[in-house]
Amino acid sequence: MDKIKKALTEKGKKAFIPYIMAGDGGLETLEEKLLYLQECGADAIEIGIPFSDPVADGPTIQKAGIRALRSGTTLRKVLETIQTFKNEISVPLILMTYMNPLVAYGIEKFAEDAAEAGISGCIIPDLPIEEENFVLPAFEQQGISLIRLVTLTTPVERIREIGARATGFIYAVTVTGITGARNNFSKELAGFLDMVKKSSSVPVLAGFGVSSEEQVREVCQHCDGVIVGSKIIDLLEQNDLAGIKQLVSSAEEAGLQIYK
Ligand SMILES: O=P(O)(O)OC[C@@H](O)[C@@H](O)c1c[nH]c2ccccc12
Repeated sequence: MDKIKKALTEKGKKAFIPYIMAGDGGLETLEEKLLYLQECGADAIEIGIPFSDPVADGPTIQKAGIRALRSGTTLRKVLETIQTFKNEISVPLILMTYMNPLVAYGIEKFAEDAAEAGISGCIIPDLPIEEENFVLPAFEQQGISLIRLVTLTTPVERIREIGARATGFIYAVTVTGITGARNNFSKELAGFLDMVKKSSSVPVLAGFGVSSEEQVREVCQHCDGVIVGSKIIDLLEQNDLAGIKQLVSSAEEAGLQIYK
């Protein structure tokens, strides 16, 4: 079983993956943030690579990305930084990056350096399944899982195909739009999540817009866990460490996994 799938299912509870933007506040703060999220009970951590044209991102993550770029963050520096403390991190680390920084880095070199830094998976929102072969051979060679996304508008046939290929977990996007905290979800969400769950044997985690403990519990009724980004970034900015701990642990009260 791959490391990500194992980490997300072995506790039997709903999973929680926080997202942070690498280099927001300076790369020297990355280690303490990751260690804190790990200590709070995060089951894996998603690390964003800042990029100038983040087409899937809303204002909170866009601004975090601009701050990170201004402080001189690059993909290379992120990997070098993680390399220095990788032995202290036991939860899987998943990079979220657009395609452009990967191409600029060189896919094979990236896969080697990422594996060397202890990275377990990658989310690439602008890589459609038709183009996956661009990265898959290098990722497979280095044991890096490609995390695939499905959305409310993905046709059923395509969801099934993605479900059949999936490694790590399936990222079910809960909104037709961009990242960012939201107050409520569409009434189609529950049916969509139930259908995605039926299409795959890896865990299904829902993300985009989840920003309160109540929403964590609501969304977890129909999937195996959640991914929370913008709200975590807000709480970090306010230095509300207790708030982060409470949000991360809300997955524990969200029930047992319906994962088969
Ligand atoms: O910020 P939100 O609404 O909680 O959404 C999760 C999210 O931040 C993270 O998974 C993410 C940030 N940027 C992305 C781009 C594509 C897919 C996912 C992401």
